[in-house]
Formats: sequence, structure tokens, C-alpha cells
Amino acid sequence: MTAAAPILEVQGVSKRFGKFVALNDVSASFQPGKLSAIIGPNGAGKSTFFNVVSGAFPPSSGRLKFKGHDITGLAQHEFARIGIAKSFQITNVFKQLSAHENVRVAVQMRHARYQLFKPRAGMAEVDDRAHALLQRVGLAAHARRPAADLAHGQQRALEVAMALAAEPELLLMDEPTAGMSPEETVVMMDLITALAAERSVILVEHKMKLVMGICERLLVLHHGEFLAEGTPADIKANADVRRVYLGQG
Ligand SMILES: Nc1ncnc2c1ncn2[C@@H]1O[C@H](COP(=O)(O)OP(=O)(O)OP(=O)(O)O)[C@@H](O)[C@H]1O
Repeated sequence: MTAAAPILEVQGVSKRFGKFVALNDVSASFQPGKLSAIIGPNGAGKSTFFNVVSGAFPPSSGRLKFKGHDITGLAQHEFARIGIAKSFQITNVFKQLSAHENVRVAVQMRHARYQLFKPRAGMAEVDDRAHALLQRVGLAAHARRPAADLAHGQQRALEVAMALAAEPELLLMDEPTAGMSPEETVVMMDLITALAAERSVILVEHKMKLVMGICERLLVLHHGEFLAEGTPADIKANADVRRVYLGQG
């Protein structure tokens, strides 16, 4: 049996900030349709990794490949166009707009770029698509509420709906449960599990316990390098990982 071609390949990527090396020659390959997590203690380089693979900034050296094509140095909006979407640790929603309006803007941005709909007929389709996306993330009942009035967990879900508007094949999520209550965390983890059944998802997460139960594969960053990778069981049993996480939540 031959393995599927990777959806994302990170090849010898380094990221330097001045003399400081935040990522040091990291390589990893992600198979399509899987839920993976990059974990690691504070300052390990997780956000830097997320920013590099989502196109927020180019690597200092090394290559990125998406479905076999070299995407190193591509502009950020090009990442969305080819099928890579991201949702951030800090919510990026327009607070005064309703939940539905926020998602509608995201849908319109995608369709304006491709002129998928005819101008007149388009609005109803855009509205419907926005409603479907709100439903997908469990916010259908809150469609008319201003984003500012939504609970933190709901705002994060709204942002996920906006990321999904790009119809990504690969969804990148930076600490998707940051700042959430335990109840909101459960809802978000269920949503991530459901989304991962439909596309490839890579999470960046500080809390190892959180991802143990839902991810097929974990990669552990430490001091800008991969310390270990494997199934949750492999990682749990790994002495090096236990050592770097010792005393951390
Ligand atoms: N723009 C920058 N300029 C200089 N140094 C940076 C910059 N961004 C990150 N760093 C440094 O790179 C290292 C890795 O940071 P990064 O934010 O990627 O780690 P992290 O694993 O996401 O940490 P945390 O879990 O605390 O968010 C840190 O030492 C940080 O100070």
C-alpha cells in the first residue's frame, strides 16, 4: 500500500529573529485528512511555526510544500486561495457586525476573488452559505447578535466559520481553546474533531492534555526543534517529553 501524498511538507525550515533562532532546521510531513497537533512548552517556537506554515512570515531558510507544490514565500492571501486557512489565538472578528454579517464578509471575499456568483443572484447564495457556516460551528441561533455580545468561545467559533468560508483543504488553528472556560473548551474540541473528519487540521497547542484525546499525531517542539513525534501513546511514554513538560500544566 502506498501512502497518500502529504498535504503539507516542511523541509529544513529555520526562522531567525536577528541572531535568535526561533526555529532551527525543522522538517515534518503532514498526511491529508489527519488531525495533528504541534505541542511544546512556553517559548518552544509553536507560534513561530504556525506563522511560517500559515504564510504570515516567510522562513529564513528551508521550503514549504502544499500538495507537492513549493509555496515558500507566497503572499498570505495566496495561502487562502490555494486552500490553506487559519484561525488565530486572538479573535479577528468585526465586533460591531452581527455573527452572520461577519461570515458573509468572509464568504464575499472568497467569491469576489473568483467571481463564482453572478452579482444579483449572488447575495442570496452568499447569505445561505453564511448561514450554513454558522450552523456548522453551532452558532445558527446567534446569527443576528453583534459579535461583541457573543461569549469568548462563541467568538472563537465565529472565527472558525470565517476561516471555513475559504473552503480550505488544510485548516491551521493557533491555540483554539485559549482563554476558554472548561465548558467552551469541550464544545470547541468537539467542533475540531468534526471538522477534522472533512479536511486536514493542524493545531498549535500549549496544553498537551487537551490534544491527547483527539489528535492522531503529535509533534513536540522544544527550543525551536522537534523533540519527538508520534501517537498520543508514544508521546505520553516519551521520557524526553515528560522531562520538558515536568511541572507544566
Ligand atoms: N518577532 C520576534 N522577534 C524576536 N523574537 C521572537 C519573535 N517572535 C518570537 N520570538 C522568540 O522566539 C521564541 C519562540 O517564540 P514562540 O512565540 O514561537 O513560542 P511558543 O512556543 O509559541 O510560546 P508560547 O507557548 O509562550 O506562546 C521565543 O523565545 C520568543 O521570544
